[in-house]
Amino acid sequence: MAAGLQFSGVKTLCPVSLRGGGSSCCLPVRSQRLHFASSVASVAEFSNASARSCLRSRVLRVRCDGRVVDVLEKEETKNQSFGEAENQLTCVMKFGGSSVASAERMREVAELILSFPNERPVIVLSAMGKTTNKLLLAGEKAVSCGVTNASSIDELSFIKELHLRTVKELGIDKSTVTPHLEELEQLLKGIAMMKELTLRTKDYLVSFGECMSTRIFAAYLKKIGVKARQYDAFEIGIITTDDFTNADILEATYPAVAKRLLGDWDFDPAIPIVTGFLGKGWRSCAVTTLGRGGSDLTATAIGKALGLREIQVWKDVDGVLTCDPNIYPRAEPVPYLTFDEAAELAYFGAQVLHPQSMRPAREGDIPVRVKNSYNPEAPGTLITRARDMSKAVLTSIVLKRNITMLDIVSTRMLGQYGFLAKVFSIFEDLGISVDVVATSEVSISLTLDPSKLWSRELIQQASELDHVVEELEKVAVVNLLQHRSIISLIGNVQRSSLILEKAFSVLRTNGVNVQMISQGASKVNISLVVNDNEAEQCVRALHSAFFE
Ligand SMILES: Nc1ncnc2c1ncn2[C@@H]1O[C@H](COP(=O)(O)OP(=O)(O)O)[C@@H](O)[C@H]1O
Ligand SMILES: N[C@@H](CC(=O)OP(=O)(O)O)C(=O)O
Repeated sequence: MAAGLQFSGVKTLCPVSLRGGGSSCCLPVRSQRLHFASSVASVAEFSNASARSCLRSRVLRVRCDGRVVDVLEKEETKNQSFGEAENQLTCVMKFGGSSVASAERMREVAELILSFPNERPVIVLSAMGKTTNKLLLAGEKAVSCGVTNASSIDELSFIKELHLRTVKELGIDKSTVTPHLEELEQLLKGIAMMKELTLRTKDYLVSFGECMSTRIFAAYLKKIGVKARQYDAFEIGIITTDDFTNADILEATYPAVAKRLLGDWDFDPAIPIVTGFLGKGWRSCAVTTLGRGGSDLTATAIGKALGLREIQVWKDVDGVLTCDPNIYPRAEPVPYLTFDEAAELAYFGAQVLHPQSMRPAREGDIPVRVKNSYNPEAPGTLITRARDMSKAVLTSIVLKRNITMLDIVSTRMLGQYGFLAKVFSIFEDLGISVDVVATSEVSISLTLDPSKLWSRELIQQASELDHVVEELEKVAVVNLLQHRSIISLIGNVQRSSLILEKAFSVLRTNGVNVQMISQGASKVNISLVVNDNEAEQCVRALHSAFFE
């Protein structure tokens, strides 16, 4: 399978790292697994070998003379001379925070990767568990806690404890993360001193999460005998706009990343372990982030850059589901989606994929597979350019909460031209993007993209929203409506009459009035705007009607 697995003869166990009493050492062992197993007190297999016939290597955890030992078991495989054309990198495997939340999870992920003998993957990792949230909270606390208290911020202690415990449990050297933990503490003291947390500093602060998770994982792979090489995305050519906290990947990224990763692989093959979520601003040269959940976008960008066969995003759910399982726990996995469906679904609020992540995959025409790292046997969701839509009606229901809606009415619109242009030029001038639009002869209803508003903190600064209204009132009568939700029905809009008939019957039964409806030209999405406080109930009722 991957780089570093220099398979040698019959089934072997090598190398073996012994861990006990905080110290570690390596012994080369050549032995039949059963023979080895019979000589130890207990064997815990970290694999689901039974379900995968092609399993060629796996991590065994054994107890030997009272000590816990992680062992990589390998079998002979032909053509393992990396660097040959047929041994080029094959796919991207991205693991989110939930997949690498602990030492135990990292072991399982390592084994999962090794269970695909025909893949030579690029691994993209997010920060461990909820580290990003904790880093942001720590930063906010640092602003007001005073320099002397910065070292004892609870979230900093939590992050230190999690990462130090993880390296200890994996039996790797503390120095893998201690320089980063020390620098993180210094940074928090700096924020406390300045009493200020800029967006640029925020991005630098959260980058510690991915920088540490990838270093830990690469060190662990090396420890179990798999050649791996850690990369910080901002060092390998992931070049972005300078929109801190919400940066966009720039075109220059693709050749730069290809040159670096493929060059290193050709020179000395080792599994690349890349930080998700991070980039480098093209003007500032500072660390940027791609927006929350941005590791999905890192994965698809690398897939496109390297022209790989497949991009896999490993989550904690059995794929993209028919709706958010937090709203409706019995949601079912969707087996197939098109890039367009997945993009609409992500854009309209399904947290499972980053809103921009389908773009590079679509441009490179590289299939994306959404899989469950807790349940690898589940087939997951396969996202491709096209799929058989002949039987498709509704694919998924998505909810986007707390959006702002504007009703813009002009009597002068009748038979006039230039009104829409005027309205949209106001949004362009203010740098606000619009989500859903419905028009009639005399009115426009639209919703504003909340992520853009939040990143500019417009919601908090109500005066800026007032400014939008003020500008629009120069050309029309404006009604600003807040606390609304968009329910998006993703599916085959060729069957819109069927979908709408059913949807409106459900909504009528539930006494819900739809305030706006939009069926876009994308042919995959019908959006309905309802009150926030009715939205979840609507989603549940619609789910029952369409999927059960
Ligand atoms: N339609 C949906 N399908 C699947 N998961 C969804 C959907 N909507 C929301 N989710 C949520 O998205 C989560 C997975 O996304 P995310 O937290 O970004 O994963 P990761 O951190 O592993 O990348 C799930 O645990 C689930 O709660
Ligand atoms: N760690 C970042 C990036 C990311 O993609 O995370 P996850 O894959 O866990 O959603 C975040 O929390 O936003």
